[in-house]
Amino acid sequence: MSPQAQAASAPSARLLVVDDEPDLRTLYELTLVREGYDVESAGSVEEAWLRLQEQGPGHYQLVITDMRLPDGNGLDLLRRLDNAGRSEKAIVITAYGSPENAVEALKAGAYDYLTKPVDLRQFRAVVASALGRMPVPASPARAPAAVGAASATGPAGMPAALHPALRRIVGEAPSIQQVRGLVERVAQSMAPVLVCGESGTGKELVARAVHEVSPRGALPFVAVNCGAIPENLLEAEFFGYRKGAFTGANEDRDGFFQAAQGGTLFLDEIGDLPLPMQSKLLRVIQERAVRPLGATAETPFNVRIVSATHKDLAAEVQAGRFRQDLFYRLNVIRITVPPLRERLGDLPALCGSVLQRIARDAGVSPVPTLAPEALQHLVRYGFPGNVRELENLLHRALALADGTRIGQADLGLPEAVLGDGVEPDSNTVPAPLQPLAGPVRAPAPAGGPALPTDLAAHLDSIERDILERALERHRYNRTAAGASLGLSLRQMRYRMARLGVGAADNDAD
Ligand SMILES: Nc1ncnc2c1ncn2[C@@H]1O[C@H](COP(=O)(O)OP(=O)(O)OP(=O)(O)O)[C@@H](O)[C@H]1O
Repeated sequence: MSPQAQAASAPSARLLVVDDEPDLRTLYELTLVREGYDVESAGSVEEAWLRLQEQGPGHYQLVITDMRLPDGNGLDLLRRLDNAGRSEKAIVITAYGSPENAVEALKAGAYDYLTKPVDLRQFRAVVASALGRMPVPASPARAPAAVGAASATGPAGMPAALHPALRRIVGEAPSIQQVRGLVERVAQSMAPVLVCGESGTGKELVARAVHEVSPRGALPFVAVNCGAIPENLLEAEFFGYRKGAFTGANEDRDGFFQAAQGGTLFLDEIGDLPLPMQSKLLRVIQERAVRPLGATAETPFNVRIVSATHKDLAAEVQAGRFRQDLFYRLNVIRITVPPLRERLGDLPALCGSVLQRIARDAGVSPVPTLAPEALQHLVRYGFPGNVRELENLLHRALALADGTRIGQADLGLPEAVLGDGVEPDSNTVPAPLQPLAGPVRAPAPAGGPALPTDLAAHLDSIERDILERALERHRYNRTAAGASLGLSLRQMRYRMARLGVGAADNDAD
């Protein structure tokens, strides 16, 4: 249904247009009145503020303001609304070629921005989206003031009632508290979020938290790994297609945008998107409508974009591999997830939470524990693969452990890959441990065969090979194969499940 048709069936919304150019004001008013909205207008910050005060909260559902006004700018109006605790949404119209202003507007709590000269189709779509005239979650609240990386100092401690999605981001390092604080603050706005950080640091966990904490939480969260889709399929996957659009298109299919309708689209590894697709994505995001391959009409969507990358996108822009305008669109609010080696103080809590999850998934009880010397050992490791590597390591250690206590030897971390320890720093040293001498460092280059770049994956592949050979030798009898390796059936089952090793179910369990 077009926003116009929807507007006709929904109660009329009241809008305030703020612009000092009479011609533009008339153009906006006419466009909006034709869509079925009640429109009032003002020519300055003071005049607009006067009207907003006179009419009181709730009278206008949306304020559309030009950035540059004779007595101030659109952001002044946004700040006044915010300071007064008013819930009107705002759309800011900025001059062409001033992405910084647009970013500022979104950080100040604007629902969205439009660039001059305003494309009226886009104008109508953004207004409809702000007013919930397309499938939308329960009315998103206004973002609090000063949302944004620049002002993101994070709360001093965890709020008393922490959302479950935030509780899943384990850790008390100041940098992690800051991440949680930022997630909580940006969740309420529509502004795009870019999550940056090394591989395995928890970027997707953070993206999911942004979604779950937001008013869209009950609607779809669609995660897309941009680097994993073949280039020739990107358009069909993102925008969908109609039956007959190309050979093999036997039925209509929705793309990611349609699938995420009303919710959040998580674009993981956005830096891997080829340039031609970047242009198409930018256009679709700006117009808030997609045209599936083979379709004649565009479908409006209401989707929040959260993207993630392990790359330095600004450097990618400099190198000409990433479009600057798309970068500005996506990088409105940046959340940086620190590498694990910079928050080793969180290791005990992370290990505890990971072990609990592993035990729950595998139906193991009681929850395995980590011996203090094993923890001390972990502190000396650099974790190039971050929290994901820690998970893999604990998975394997549990499989190797005799019983549910994980000792140092079960970790399978040879001295060669360990540093001497960590610097005595309260952020990096786990509380129960004594600081060790010297900084964490990469292993010294040694002679002999090349060291694996991902130790956990390397050891997993060795273990998988051993299990498969033992199973083959014992005609896929898990009890016998396990016994030949000194493992109980339970341990054998656990390892096979973890490594995805299959076996015919022919042994007497
Ligand atoms: N702070 C944390 N608390 C608990 N679990 C975490 C934390 N950070 C990461 N994890 C876990 O580590 C694993 C990797 O996290 P995630 O997939 O979010 O990382 P990523 O940065 O998106 O990785 P990649 O860059 O490879 O896509 C997940 O299982 C996640 O639940």
